[in-house]
Amino acid sequence: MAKNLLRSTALDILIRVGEGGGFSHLLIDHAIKNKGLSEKDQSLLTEMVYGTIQRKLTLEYFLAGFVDQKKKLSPWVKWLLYLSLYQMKYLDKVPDHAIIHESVEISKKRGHKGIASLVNGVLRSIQRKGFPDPAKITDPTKRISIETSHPSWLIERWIKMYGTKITEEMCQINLTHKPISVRVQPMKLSRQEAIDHLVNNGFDVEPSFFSGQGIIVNKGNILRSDLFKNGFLTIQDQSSMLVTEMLKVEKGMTILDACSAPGGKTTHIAEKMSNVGQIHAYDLHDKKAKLVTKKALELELSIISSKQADSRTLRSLHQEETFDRILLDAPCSGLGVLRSKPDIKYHKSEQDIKQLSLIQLELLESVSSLLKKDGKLLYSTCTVDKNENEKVIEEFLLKHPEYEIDQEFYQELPENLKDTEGKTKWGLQLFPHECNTDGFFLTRLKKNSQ
Ligand SMILES: C[S@@+](CC[C@H](N)C(=O)[O-])C[C@H]1O[C@@H](n2cnc3c(N)ncnc32)[C@H](O)[C@@H]1O
Repeated sequence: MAKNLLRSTALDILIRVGEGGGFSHLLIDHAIKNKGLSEKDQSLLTEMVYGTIQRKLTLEYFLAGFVDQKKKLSPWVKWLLYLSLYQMKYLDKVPDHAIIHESVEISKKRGHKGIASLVNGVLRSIQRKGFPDPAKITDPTKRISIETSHPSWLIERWIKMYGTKITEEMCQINLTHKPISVRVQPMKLSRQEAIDHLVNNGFDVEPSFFSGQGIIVNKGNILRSDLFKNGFLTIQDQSSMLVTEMLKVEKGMTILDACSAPGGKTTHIAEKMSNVGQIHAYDLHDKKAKLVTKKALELELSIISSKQADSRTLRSLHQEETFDRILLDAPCSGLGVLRSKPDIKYHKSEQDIKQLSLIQLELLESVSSLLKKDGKLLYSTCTVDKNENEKVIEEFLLKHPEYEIDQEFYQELPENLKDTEGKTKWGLQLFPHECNTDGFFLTRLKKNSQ
């Protein structure tokens, strides 16, 4: 695809994400499927869109000194300038003069000569005078916010909860690419067989210490490997794999997966049970519950029954003390997955976190009576926030003396995670920078027999 068409496509996606609340990963997937892009163009489009969204606050800061603040720029002009500045500052694939030329051409087509001349003037003057340096900002919250493009309310909140060092490290890693990891289908081949096969086919891979089924892909497009195409591998972050590992399921058990879609962990549970036993999977949305069924069929895992339900009402569907294990992988603010879903950081608010923590507690309350005595309940979220994690558990335990933190959880963690900074008496907060994974919280509760 011609480069200016590719930039126009990137701009369309950015405008929809920025102004209409669309999701970048879905819009990129849609463009890739519909425009028949080459592999090179796919990666450039993804880089331009993700990079511009990831760095939006920094780009706004760069621009602020070069446009008259009283002038209101149309959203598309603003996004075009962000996109152009992102390429000039962070990508070295195209020289600045070519970026400026293409941006001017795009503005002529979308607007008129006046806008083209404004775009030209702003970009040339930044090129001449250089980019402002956010490292010079003296207020630490504002500096981290602008340097790493995270909203200042979030920086303040994280500094209060985890301190400046962790906050800064987390924000920095959120600007980088996360290595892809995959889970091997153990009923089809062993992890070593998969590694050997991939290495023989030119991939650079290594075993994950989070799960005996996990492989980290350092180099190579895994989507093109025959193992992936034939359903031997499932793409999944290592921290998600750890959640299922820590549920400690066994063959023949009866399991509840209360928030299951799209089914990454449900299918992992079924694999760990060698497809022997019963898994009742639920999701609030019917469409999503069907995704779990589809995934189970693809992986030939017959013990999964997936249905739509609000898991806050499961007591009307199941008798008390039915399940050996319960997984509550709760809906959350998603602040641990900002690398793959950068839009989240601009859309979420403290009010959302408050509401989500109430739902999380309601979900825990509702499923708690369904666990057998001596059973185990694993609570997890893909977020980094004490109110959705430690505080939810603390509050739940205050009201439920029949439950306690399962101390064996800590002993059973992989060696490398036993002394991490996020370990507390309420569970384990995995920060994304610690092991280059998603940020996740997980803890295991056990129900006492009396
Ligand atoms: C973090 S995602 C689960 C991811 C899933 N466990 C996996 O590994 O693929 C949370 C899910 O909870 C679902 N959900 C939200 N509220 C719910 C409720 N009240 N009852 C059941 N599911 C709910 C959402 O639709 C979403 O699919």
